[in-house]
Amino acid sequence: MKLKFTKMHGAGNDFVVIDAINQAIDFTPEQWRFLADRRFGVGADQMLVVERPQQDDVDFRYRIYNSDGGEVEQCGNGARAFVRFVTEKGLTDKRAIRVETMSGVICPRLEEDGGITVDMGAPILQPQRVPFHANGLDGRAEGEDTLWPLEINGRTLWFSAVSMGNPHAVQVVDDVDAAPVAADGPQIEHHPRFPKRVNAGFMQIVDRHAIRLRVFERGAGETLACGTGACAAVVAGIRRGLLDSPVRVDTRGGTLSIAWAGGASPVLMTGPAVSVFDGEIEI
Ligand SMILES: N[C@@H](CCC[C@H](N)C(=O)O)C(=O)O
Repeated sequence: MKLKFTKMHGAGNDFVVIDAINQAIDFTPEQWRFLADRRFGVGADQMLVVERPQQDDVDFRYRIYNSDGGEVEQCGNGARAFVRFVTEKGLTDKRAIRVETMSGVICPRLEEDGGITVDMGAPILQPQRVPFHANGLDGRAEGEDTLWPLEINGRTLWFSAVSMGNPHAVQVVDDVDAAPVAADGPQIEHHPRFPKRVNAGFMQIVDRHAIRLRVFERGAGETLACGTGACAAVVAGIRRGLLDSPVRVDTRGGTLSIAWAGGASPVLMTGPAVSVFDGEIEI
């Protein structure tokens, strides 16, 4: 078939976005990997699929595939791209949209100034729900705070386990430019304590309202930005007493703003979403 798509990015985290309302798709993991391939396909960190909702009280269903072909629960930068896409393609004229994802309903909003804010829902902090095998670590139980040790490449790293619908392991580093993201990222991603693998965040604290962040993403490798990674890092920093909301998050591809009032309040993420080009590919 000839697939119509739009190439987009949010702070350099890039996507192939597909309207599956007006074209029927049913791809294998191999086909997703082909689309993501930067040499033989279109090239993207994730593929985003816009579908009709399955529930009554929502406007769309939004599905996410990593470049390794696996479907995942959530994508923050993708949520903003999703809003830009459904607006630009005339699929809705609402400014506040309710969207069904694999990990629940999220509520993005197109602001008057053209920016996009996403209510990403409340973070999940119980290790078992991240999901993370915490049993036996220091004798701490579910719900206890907050730092966990992990043996990586012969060193003990201390990290926060946070789920934004998808799993994150966040550590604080002195200098994000010097952090061993390429060496440690795959080891953290595949550590046996994470039964569904994990996104590995490396956060440098700049001041109480600013961090620098790199994320080695599950199923995609290091990306220029990770929206849920930014949410998870800010939640971890606030929980550890290092940050106060709102927090500016500088990534290698751009800047996000993250606000969180703590506890069960939702995490609010604001940032860019850009359409690059429309295309068609035989698949
Ligand atoms: N880039 C995304 C996250 C995409 C999914 C992630 N790699 C996972 O497997 O959970 C974002 O902006 O949040």
